[in-house]
Amino acid sequence: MFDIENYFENFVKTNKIFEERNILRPEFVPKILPHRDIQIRKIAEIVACTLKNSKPSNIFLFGKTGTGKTAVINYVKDHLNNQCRNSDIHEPKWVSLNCQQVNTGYRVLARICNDLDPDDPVPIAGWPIDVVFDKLIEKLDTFVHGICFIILDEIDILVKKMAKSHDILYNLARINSRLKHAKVNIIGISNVLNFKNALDPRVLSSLGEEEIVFPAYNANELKEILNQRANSAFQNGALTLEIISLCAALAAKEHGDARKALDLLRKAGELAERRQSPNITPDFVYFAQDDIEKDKMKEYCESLPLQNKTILLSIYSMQKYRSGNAIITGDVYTCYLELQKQIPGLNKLSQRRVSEIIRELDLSGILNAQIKSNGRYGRTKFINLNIPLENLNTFLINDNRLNDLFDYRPRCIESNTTCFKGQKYIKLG
Ligand SMILES: Nc1ncnc2c1ncn2[C@@H]1O[C@H](COP(=O)(O)OP(=O)(O)OP(=O)(O)O)[C@@H](O)[C@H]1O
Repeated sequence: MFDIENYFENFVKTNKIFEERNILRPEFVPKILPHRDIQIRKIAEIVACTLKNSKPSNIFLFGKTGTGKTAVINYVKDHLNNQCRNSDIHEPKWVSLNCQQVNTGYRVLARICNDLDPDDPVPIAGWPIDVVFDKLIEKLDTFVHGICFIILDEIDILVKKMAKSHDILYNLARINSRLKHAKVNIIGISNVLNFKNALDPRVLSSLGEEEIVFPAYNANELKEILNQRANSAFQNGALTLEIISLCAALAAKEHGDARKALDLLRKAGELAERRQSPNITPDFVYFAQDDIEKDKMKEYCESLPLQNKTILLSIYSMQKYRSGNAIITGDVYTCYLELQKQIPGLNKLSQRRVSEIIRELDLSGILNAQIKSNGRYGRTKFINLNIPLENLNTFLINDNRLNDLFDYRPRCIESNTTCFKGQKYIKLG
């Protein structure tokens, strides 16, 4: 039996890993941000005119995830606010929202209104858009004395989702001409480097007055970032430089993501702590990497639309009951049609759309769809899940709509229209 008392007692006695683990969490804002001098300087130069009560240019920040965009903005914000306080100037108002969560133009406007004046909320739907706009103008002039910075994180999602968002963004960027006292500055943030190409030129010219790119960090830069945080996060002797280099190298291999590097280091520390190890060894880093991958896949699967989940489940069922044999797009579609009929309210997709979704799933890394030539039978896409079946089961099981289908044995497995018998290809009739 697990001796819980002994475990806790030992944990207190032997815990020599963390000094302050929160320093490794994403919400922690470090006092210095190595390798982001150029970006900090550019943004500081643009927003400095706030101190003379003038409106700065709107800014676009581009860079892949974990390249320090939010950290740099928060860093500049804290310093600008401090300077305003010291110089007796109205502190700017900052409204920050993530367009993944606040994902329509209407909601963006309503959210800004409600941040400015929570006591008189605008409903999250239902008003005509021009009424919400008028309300926003009224709130800005009432509650903002000076500049209001509006940060739209993941702005690309807003634009991609709704063509109408272009108009709302355009009007938001031009709102200053209708304001009496307040001035609005927009900071758009995007992880998609070529997002500008998708923007209406009118919106681009008013929102993208200044553009700043955040390049990915390389392994040496990540090492320095980790080192700076690790010094105060860990106890003496808990880790060596070798561990920091390993975390930096693994994160740099992906796309130079500082968040990933920090997560890896923190998770490796937590695993070492749970095992009551005196220090972090490379094995803990590799275990942490597996854990992070698993969490990422879980989050991805849970956020998929029902159609995509059903297609994944089709691949799961085929792989489960056709052990060892290859699966091709046609198999998946046949199985998908069987499952789709059993999910109330789910409409039937065409084979072409299912193929597109398989391609999207392939890009996410959850499966591998490889095109192979079959001589005179043409080219076929072979599909393999990249994660163990039992993992996919736990990622999808929370969706009640699919609950009864995990043990479903597809009828097409037995049918003679099955595309493969063993590894031998039989052409579909
Ligand atoms: N130069 C740096 N020095 C220290 N820490 C950094 C640096 N750059 C990023 N970080 C840390 O990495 C984590 C991720 O950074 P941040 O949230 O700013 O990335 P981001 O580019 O905004 O990512 P996303 O687009 O996913 O929101 C945070 O914990 C942040 O403090």
